[in-house]
Amino acid sequence: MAAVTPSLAQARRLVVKIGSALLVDRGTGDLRAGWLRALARDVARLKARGTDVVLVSSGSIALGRGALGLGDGALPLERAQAAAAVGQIRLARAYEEVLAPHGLVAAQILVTLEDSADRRRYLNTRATLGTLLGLGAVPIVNENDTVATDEIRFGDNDRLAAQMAVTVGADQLVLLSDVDGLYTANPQTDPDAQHLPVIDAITPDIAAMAGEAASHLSKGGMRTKLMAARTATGAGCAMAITLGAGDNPLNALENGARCTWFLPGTDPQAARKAWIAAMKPQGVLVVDAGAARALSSGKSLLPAGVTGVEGEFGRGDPVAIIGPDGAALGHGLARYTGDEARAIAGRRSGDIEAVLGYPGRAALIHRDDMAV
Ligand SMILES: Nc1ncnc2c1ncn2[C@@H]1O[C@H](COP(=O)(O)OP(=O)(O)O)[C@@H](O)[C@H]1O
Ligand SMILES: N[C@@H](CCC(=O)OP(=O)(O)O)C(=O)O
Repeated sequence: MAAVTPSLAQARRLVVKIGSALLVDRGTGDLRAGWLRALARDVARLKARGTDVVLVSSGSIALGRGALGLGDGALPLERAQAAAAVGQIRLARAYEEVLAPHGLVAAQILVTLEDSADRRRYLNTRATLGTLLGLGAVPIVNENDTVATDEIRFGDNDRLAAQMAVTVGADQLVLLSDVDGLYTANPQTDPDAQHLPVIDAITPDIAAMAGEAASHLSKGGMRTKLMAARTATGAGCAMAITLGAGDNPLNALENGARCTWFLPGTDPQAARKAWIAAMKPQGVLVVDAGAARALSSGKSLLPAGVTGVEGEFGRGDPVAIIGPDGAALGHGLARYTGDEARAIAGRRSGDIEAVLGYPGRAALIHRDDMAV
C-alpha cells in the first residue's frame, strides 16, 4: 500500500520548531519582528480551523547575549545559561505580542531532558500541555537552560521538538530550517546532491546521507534532525523539514513548498498504547464486571469499579488490570499510588477528597493511559 504524503491541512495537533537563526538577526542581534508577525498569522490560520499548535522556539541565548554585552562569539555553558535567562523573557514576550492581536494566548513551557525521561514529570507535562491546548492557548516551549547542564540537556531544539511532539501526541512535526529538506549529500558542499521529498524508513543509507556516520564532532545539521525524525515517526508522528526563512513558512508548506516528509509507520494513539502495553506492571488492580464492560467500551477506570489492589506503585506507574474472573484485561498508568488506590477502591469519585483528605483526579486510570 502506497503511503499518503501528509498535508498540513490535515494536521490535528502540530508541533513547529523555530531555530534561533530564523528569529534573531545574526548581525544586529535583534528580533526579526516582521517574520515573527507573519508566522503568528500562519498559526492563527491553523488555530482558526481547529488545529492545536505547539511552538518549540529557541532564541533565548541569541536575544540575551546582546543585553549582557557578551558579543557574538561562542559562549561557555554558564554564560550561555546567563544569556538564556535574560533572553527568555524577551522571547516569551515577543510571542505574546504577536499572538495577542489574533486573540491567541501564549503560554511558556521550559523543560529539560530529565523531565521527559522521568515518567511522572512527563505525564505532568503532558497533562498541562493538554489542558493549555484544550483552553485554546499556544504553548511556547524551550529548554530550561538555567538548570540544564550538559548531562541533562537536549542541547538542540530539534530533539526537544520531537520529544514534545511525542509528549502531546502530535500527528505532525515541522522543523523550520535553513534547508528545504534532506538531500542525498550536503547541498552546500555537493552540487550533485539530490532532494528527497519522502522518506518512509530511516535506513543506514539515509543516515549516511545526513552525515551521521561521519564524525561525532559535527554538531546539529541533519544529524539531530534525523534523530528527531526517528523519535517522532516511532511515536506515530509525521515530520517535515522545510525552509523557514521566508515569510509565512507554514502557509508556504501547505501550498506545496519543497520539503522532506518522514512518514510514521503507525498513528500517535496506537504508538502510545503499544508503549504502555510494553511496560512491566508494578501492581495489579482487580475490577468488577461493570468496570470490565466500561473498559472494553473505551471508558476510564473509576475507583468505584475496583475490588482489589495489589503491590506498591507510585503515581504514573504501570499496573495490570484483572477482571473478576482473573482474566487479564490490559495495562494502564495509575493516577494514584498503591496506598491511595487501596483507600479509594470501591468508593465513588465524589468521595475521594473525603477519604484521602485532598482532592484528586476522578479516574484511577484515564482512558488515554490504558491499553486494553
Ligand atoms: N544530506 C543533507 N541534506 C540537507 N542538508 C544537509 C545534509 N547534510 C548536511 N546538511 C546541512 O545541514 C544544514 C541544516 O542544519 P542546521 O543548519 O543545523 O539547521 P537549523 O539551523 O535549521 O536547525 C543544512 O544547511 C546543510 O548545510
Ligand atoms: N535553548 C537555547 C538554545 C537552543 C538551540 O540553539 O537550538 P537550535 O536553534 O535548534 O540549534 C536558546 O533558546 O537559545
